Amino acid sequence: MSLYQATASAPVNIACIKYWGKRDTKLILPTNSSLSVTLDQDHLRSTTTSRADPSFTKDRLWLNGKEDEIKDGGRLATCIAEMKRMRKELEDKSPNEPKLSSYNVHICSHNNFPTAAGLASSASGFAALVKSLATLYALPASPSELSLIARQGSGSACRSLMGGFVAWEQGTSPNGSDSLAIQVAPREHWEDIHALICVVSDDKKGTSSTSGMQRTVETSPLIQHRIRNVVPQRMRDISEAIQKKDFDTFARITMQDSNQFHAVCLDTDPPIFYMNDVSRTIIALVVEYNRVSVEAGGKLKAAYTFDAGPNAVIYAPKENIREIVEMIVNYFPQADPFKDPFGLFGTTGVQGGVVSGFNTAVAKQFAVGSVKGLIHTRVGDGPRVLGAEEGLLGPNGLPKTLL
Ligand SMILES: Nc1ncnc2c1ncn2[C@@H]1O[C@H](COP(=O)(O)OP(=O)(O)OP(=O)(O)O)[C@@H](O)[C@H]1O
Ligand SMILES: C[C@@](O)(CCOP(=O)(O)OP(=O)(O)O)CC(=O)O
Repeated sequence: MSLYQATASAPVNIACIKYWGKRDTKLILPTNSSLSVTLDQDHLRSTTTSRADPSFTKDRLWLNGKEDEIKDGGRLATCIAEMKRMRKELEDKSPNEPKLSSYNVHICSHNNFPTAAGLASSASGFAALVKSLATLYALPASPSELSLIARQGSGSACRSLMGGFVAWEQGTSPNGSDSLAIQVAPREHWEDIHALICVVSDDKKGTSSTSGMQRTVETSPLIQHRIRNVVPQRMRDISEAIQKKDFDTFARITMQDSNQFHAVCLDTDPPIFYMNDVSRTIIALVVEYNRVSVEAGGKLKAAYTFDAGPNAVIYAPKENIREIVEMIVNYFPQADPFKDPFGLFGTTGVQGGVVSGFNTAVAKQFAVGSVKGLIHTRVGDGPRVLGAEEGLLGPNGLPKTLL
C-alpha cells in the first residue's frame, strides 16, 4: 500500500502596503493591491502534513494538536476543494495517476508562534496548507497559481507563497483569476532587510481582520480616498524603492501606510482600535531614532508597521538592529533574555540604551512584560517541501502528538 503524504512549511509575511477591504467577500478579492516582506521560516513558520487515503471517512484538520471543524462552504473547505479540483484535472489528463482526488485527506498543522494573535498565522497557515496539498497531488502549479487558492483561505496568505518582497495585485476580473501574488524581488536581492517583532500581546484579538475590514468598507469615507488616490502610487513607489534598495523611501512609505491603515480603522463606525499605548510609544521611539539620524544629515534607519493588533514590526537594515533592540529594551525591560539568532550581542547580553542625541523624554519607561518578547528575524524564502521524517501524522493517520 502506498503512502500518499506530503509535508511543507510556509512563512509569515508582514505588509508594508496594507490589504484592508474586500470587494468580494466569498472569493476574497481586495479593494486595493498590497505588498509585503516574507519573513524567515527559520524563526516563524507553519508546518503542515497532508495525507490522502481511501480509508479516511471525511476530510479532517488538526491545528496545534486540536481538531478544527472543516465547515461546509467555509474557507478551509474551499481551499481543499480547489486543490482536489486541480488534482482531478491532472488525473483526467494522466489516467495512470492514482485517483487521490477521490480520497479524503487528513491535515495536521503546527505554528511555532501564537495563533490568531496578529502575527499573521492565517497567512503562513493557509500557505502551508496549499503547498502541502500541491505537493501531495504533484500539481505542476506555479507559486502565483497556488496564491489564487491560498487567497481564498485568507487574503494575506496569497503573499506567503513566495519569498522576498511580494505584491498582491488586486486584479479586475469578477471571478478573481487575476487577483494573485507576484514576486517583486527575491530575498537575495535585498537580504539586508531585517525585522524586529515586538510582541505586545499574544492574546486572541478583539475585532478579527475579516469583520473589521468589512465594517470599514461599509462605513468609512476615508477608505475610498485611500483606495482611489493613495495606494496605487504607493505600490509603484515602494516597488521602485525595493528595486533600488532605497531604504529611506521604503521606510517612509511603510510607516505612512501603517498610519493610514490605522486611520481608516478609526474612521470606521463604530471605530476600531488595534494599537495601544505600548504600540504608540514604539512609534514615538522609532520617530525619535530616525530624527536623530536625519538631523545629523543621515537617512531613515527604521520603519514601524502594525497589523490588526498592538504588536509592532520594525523593519531596518541589519546594521541598525542592535541599536533598535537596545532602545526598545531601555523603555520596555524584558523578563527573558533576548534570543540573539544573529549573534549581535556576543556573550554580554543586551544592555538598554539610546543613541547619542536621543531625547529620552519622548517616552516613559514601562513595566517588565509590557513588551512580552522580541523576535529578531529577516526577509526569507518561500514555502519549503520537507522530508517524510518531518511528517506530523502517525501511521494511523492521526497527529503524532495524539499518539
Ligand atoms: N497552520 C494553520 N493551518 C490552517 N489554518 C490556520 C493555521 N494557522 C492559523 N490558521 C487559521 O487562521 C486563523 C487565525 O487567523 P486570524 O486572521 O484571526 O489571525 P492572524 O492571522 O494571527 O492575524 P492577522 O492575519 O490579522 O495578522 C485560525 O483561527 C485558523 O483558522
Ligand atoms: C492588517 C492585515 O494584516 C490584514 C490581513 O487580513 P487577513 O488576510 O487576515 O483577512 P482575511 O482575508 O479576511 O482572512 C494587512 C495585510 O496583511 O495586508
